[in-house]
Amino acid sequence: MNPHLESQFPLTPSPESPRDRLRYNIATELVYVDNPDNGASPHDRYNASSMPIYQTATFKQNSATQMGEYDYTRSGNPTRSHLERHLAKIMNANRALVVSSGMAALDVITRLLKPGDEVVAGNDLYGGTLLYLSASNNKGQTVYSNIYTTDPEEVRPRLTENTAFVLLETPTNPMIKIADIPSISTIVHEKCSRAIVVVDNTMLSPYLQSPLDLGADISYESGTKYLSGHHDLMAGVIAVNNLSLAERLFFSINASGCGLSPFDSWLLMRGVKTLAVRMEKQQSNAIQIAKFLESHGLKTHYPGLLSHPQFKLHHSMARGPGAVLSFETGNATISERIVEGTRIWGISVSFGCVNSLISMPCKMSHASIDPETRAKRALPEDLIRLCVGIEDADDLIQDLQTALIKANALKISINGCHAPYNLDQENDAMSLSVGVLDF
Ligand SMILES: Cc1ncc(COP(=O)(O)O)c(C=O)c1O
Ligand SMILES: N[C@@H](CCSC[C@H](N)C(=O)O)C(=O)O
Repeated sequence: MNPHLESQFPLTPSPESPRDRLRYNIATELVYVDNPDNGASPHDRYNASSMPIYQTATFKQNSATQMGEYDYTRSGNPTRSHLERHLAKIMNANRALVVSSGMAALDVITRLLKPGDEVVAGNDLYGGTLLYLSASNNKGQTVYSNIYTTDPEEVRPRLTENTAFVLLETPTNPMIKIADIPSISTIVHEKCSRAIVVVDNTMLSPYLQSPLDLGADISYESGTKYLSGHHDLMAGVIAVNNLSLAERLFFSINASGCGLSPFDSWLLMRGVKTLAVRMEKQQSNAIQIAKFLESHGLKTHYPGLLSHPQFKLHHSMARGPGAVLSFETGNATISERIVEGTRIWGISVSFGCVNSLISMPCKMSHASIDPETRAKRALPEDLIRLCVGIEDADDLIQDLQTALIKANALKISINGCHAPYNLDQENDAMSLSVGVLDF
């Protein structure tokens, strides 16, 4: 590790770039890359419109004593710096750092913790995050991961002078519950001056939600999902405004070597440019699908439906409901049949891809949470998660409807088709008005 680089590593965004100039709307900023005079690609002598992949581990120096901006790719690489500047702009942060996966981002963040520290975490976090945090209990830290972060007043009593982190996801994966970032951040910052509010923004991406603007200290996400959008790379992004915090995070990245590789940085940069169009289409499809499921009597979790208990709160923070939803069938075997009965929907973990995906969280992405804990947290074993892609919405609905009928999750009657557990109220269900807002 080169000790000079820690302070010489360029800040993101670089001083003369986005903060000082007119800001466009995010869809424009996603594709707009500053010209070379403006700090975006100062080392590309040919003014390439796409930042080249600096596929090199080392950088030659002109002097034995004065190091240049880059010496070794673990410490810094122009392709990665270019992406980091762009993401800092998109995430409205003073600095963004990119690492090899979303879990690597969490790992880097938790390296800020020391023995005796306490972590307050939501009870419906991604299964891998909960599993990772449970290991912190063995490092002399105490993790409270059973907190209902849907209610800020549930967080307050857990805060002590030892609280170092409050970790939130909103919407949560997979129950689509909402945490009030501004209220929780205010409570945390008032009660514990050294505590940091960390938000996992993977489910919405910076296109739909900006946690730093809502009071969080660290916003991180899995770049494997919406930011890249094609399921062809793994990445994680951490964004902060506090530059000394950024230096501490960068120290761990440089020391452990988890910075994103030049090729994956290039791929992620390419993916980010289409985030707005992908998300708009995925979200518009998701709204239609949620409406279809709810109107057929299936219990559907999605913040684009007026029936979502925290609809208002969600829309006070986010610019749309996103494209991940989940629904219950009342029977895990029926759910299995539905998942296996679709054709267009791929059976796969993850989300944010241009292709639509279907999964059973308890058997797949959240299988690392033991069944007893799942039951305690009311994570339904029959839950189906849909991660909606950019295909034609009618095709997606048709495919899903066929699978639902074949699996007996919908029964056909003279009034149409409905979930059997709602057949008793079939007539009521027929007159049920499904509330969905236009976005
Ligand atoms: C909400 C959430 N956060 C973080 C992660 C971890 O990201 P990655 O798979 O890129 O390590 C995932 C999924 O894996 C996730 O769903
Ligand atoms: N086997 C993996 C599961 C990855 S789940 C990916 C994504 N977060 C999702 O929610 O689908 C693991 O053990 O982490």
